Amino acid sequence: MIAKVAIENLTYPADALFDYEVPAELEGALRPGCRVVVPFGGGNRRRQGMVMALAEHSELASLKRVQRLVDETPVLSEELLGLVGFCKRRWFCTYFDAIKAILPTGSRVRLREYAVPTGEPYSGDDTLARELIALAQSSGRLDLEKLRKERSEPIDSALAELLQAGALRRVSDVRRNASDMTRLAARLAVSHEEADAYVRDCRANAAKHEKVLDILKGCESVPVTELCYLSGVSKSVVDTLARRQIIELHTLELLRRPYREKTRGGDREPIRLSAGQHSVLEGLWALCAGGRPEAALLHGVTGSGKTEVYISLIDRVIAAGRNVIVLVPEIALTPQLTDRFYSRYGERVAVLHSALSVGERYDEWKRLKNGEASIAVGTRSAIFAPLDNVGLIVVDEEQEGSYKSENSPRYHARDVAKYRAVKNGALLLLASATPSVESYMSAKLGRYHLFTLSERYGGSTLPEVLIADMREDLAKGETSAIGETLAAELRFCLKRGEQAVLFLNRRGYNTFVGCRACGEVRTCPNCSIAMTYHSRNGLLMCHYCGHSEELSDVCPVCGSRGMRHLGTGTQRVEEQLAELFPTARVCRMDLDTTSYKSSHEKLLGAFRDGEYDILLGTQMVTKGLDMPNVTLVGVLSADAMLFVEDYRAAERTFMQLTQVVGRAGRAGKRGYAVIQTYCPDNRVIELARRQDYEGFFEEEILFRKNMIYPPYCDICHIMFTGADEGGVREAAKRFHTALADEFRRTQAANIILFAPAPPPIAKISQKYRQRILLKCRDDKKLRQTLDKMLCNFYNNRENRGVSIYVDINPNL
Ligand SMILES: Nc1ncnc2c1ncn2[C@@H]1O[C@H](COP(=O)(O)OP(=O)(O)OP(=O)(O)O)[C@@H](O)[C@H]1O
Ligand SMILES: [Zn+2]
Ligand SMILES: [Zn+2]
Repeated sequence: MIAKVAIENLTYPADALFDYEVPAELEGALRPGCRVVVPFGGGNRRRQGMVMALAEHSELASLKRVQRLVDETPVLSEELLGLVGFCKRRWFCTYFDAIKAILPTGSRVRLREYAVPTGEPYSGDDTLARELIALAQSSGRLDLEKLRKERSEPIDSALAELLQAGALRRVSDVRRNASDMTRLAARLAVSHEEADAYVRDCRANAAKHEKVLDILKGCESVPVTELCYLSGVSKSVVDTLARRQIIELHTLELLRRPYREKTRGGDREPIRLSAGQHSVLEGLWALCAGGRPEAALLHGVTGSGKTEVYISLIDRVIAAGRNVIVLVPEIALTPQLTDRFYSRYGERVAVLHSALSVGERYDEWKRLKNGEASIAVGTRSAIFAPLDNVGLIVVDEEQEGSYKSENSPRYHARDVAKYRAVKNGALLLLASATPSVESYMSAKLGRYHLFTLSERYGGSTLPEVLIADMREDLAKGETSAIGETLAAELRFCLKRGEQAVLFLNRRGYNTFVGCRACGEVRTCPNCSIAMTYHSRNGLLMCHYCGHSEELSDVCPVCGSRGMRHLGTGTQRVEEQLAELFPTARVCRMDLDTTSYKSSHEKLLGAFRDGEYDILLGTQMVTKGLDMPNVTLVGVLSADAMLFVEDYRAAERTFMQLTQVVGRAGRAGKRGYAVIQTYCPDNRVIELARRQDYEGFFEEEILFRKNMIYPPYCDICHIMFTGADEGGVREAAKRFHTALADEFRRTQAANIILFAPAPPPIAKISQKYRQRILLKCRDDKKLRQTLDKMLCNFYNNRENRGVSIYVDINPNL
């Protein structure tokens, strides 16, 4: 039997499947999806591998053998193994990059390699070998990884000599990142009658033995510590019973459960779907029940009850015995949703997101894998949930940028969801009030089934939106972040005893520091971006690399004492609010205040419970919030996102405004919104005021078509980074020339190739960056070309010190 094995820590061009012979004693136990330890490379160093497939024969004449099996049962199903290959082909990563994305950190293993003395003497004359054997004999073993790191000279040939001579033997040790938590437990090994007979015949300590057996008669299995406690016997009695095979001891796996707040689900009114919701549900169920792969887009205005519809759909899928994956864009949104899920499905829900501890995440993953849980709810990576027989995959707020991974594999969760829907015969359901232009286009072309909810649930109406022209305030000499119109609406809202949400766009609102005399802006010495001021600690900090420095008012360029912080941060708005409304209770939510694990859950809970009047926050307050008492939404500046160098600037602005405005007036009370802007005549802002998605789409799709942007093409970034600015520039140039030649040679059509240029952030953490932009079709032919070019790049010694990666349809 031959195992086809993917091996960890290989570079992209070296990454392939390698054939290994399966030793007879592992046959049967070793299956695809199991990890193994194999010898690899010249020195036969031990590496971790993943068995991707088994085969009868190999093309190669002599094969190395699998050295050890790590997993008794496969950690990856056949479907997920297929997904590993899919990721590699689609996003130019190695097998192990994909495997690491799919497996939770806690289940990963680390391999340590040792060599131990066998007792055989070494009689050779290699000095290093002599030294090593002496070291091994005195310390019992050699830690090879440590040695390779500490020693300046290479140890491998001396090591090989010692292994050859039989003086040393290799051993490897596999360690798990998170340990399984287990307890020793006992259960009866015989029938109740046999147990009674045993007690009758027992010569010593019969009463004690009887107590233990009585408890076990009543239960399936009891942890030993509890058994001793309940029966008042010592552990030796339990051991005796086990030795006599009256009971048996086994390990009981304990699963850590993530922190759960008390469910607020109880006081919800029972769901009775409206006629519109009901017909959408029936339509979706018809797609789902067929068991064939399908894709649907549910476009429903904010507050139309999309969530309620897909929860009803989940009921049916679960009743039919199939499993479900639900993706949400941000951790901040999961508590609200998981509350709803827990109160409905209890233990059958498992939650997967990055704010869980490694152990918690691993255990939730295991509950999915062993079938205890059948609904996975989580952020992007939850799309890799280890579920079989998936009947439904929901991607909520499908337009969100957070579904795109910024690290290898640079996947989009929507594409992985499509793959899994096809393999499982599942329905992929994309839900949003503001679908991405790409998805809406697909729905219009009939590639997705389109379902629409055009009214809010329960007769609520969409909020009335006012545009506040900030130029008027400016003309009057007002420069406050909260203009007159918004201030007036806030006053009314507070008087009504209702709540308000204020949204501050992070971008453009950073409190960066600049010189009033010469215009110099303080930038990070490692990264080419402006640093931001944090009044908490009085430091200037860089969000990319974490560099911080003291704030000084002396300008390093012109020497004047003109350095000041400019722009408005949440902290400054908070100060203004305190001046305007001294008695209002303001809750601030941004990256500063919500970096702790569950603090945003607590803040949102407190806001919902009425402990605050105003919620002030950045991006994280825009989506999904469903708070009945919120009747006013204020957008402090709508303009910040309009003028970003990104073809999606208009889409982002429209969506963000529509979403945030949609937080107001969701439970019967009239809702209002104020959008502050310096360009009130801008089309996008006007469309957002009318909350006119169709109108927006019609205009945007024309722009995309004329300018050739997605969905009329795919955007491909080829990024080059390295510490040597000139080296990076030269490497990018060489790649560009070679790529242009290759396109010419293969007569590739419909490709627009741009010359290399520094991206907007030209330097991050002391690494210079260059970027080649490509407008193309992300199809098989293009992927083959790029794959070949990447391998050539790595194999060219001139490119040493420069890293390269490809990112398809990146966020920016
Ligand atoms: N059939 C129903 N019965 C009872 N309550 C409902 C029903 N449909 C919706 N609701 C309530 O209406 C509110 C809005 O619904 P939901 O959160 O599902 O909307 P949504 O379309 O997901 O909104 P958004 O896109 O703005 O996040 C919620 O409080 C929800 O509980
Ligand atoms: Zn200056
Ligand atoms: Zn930096």
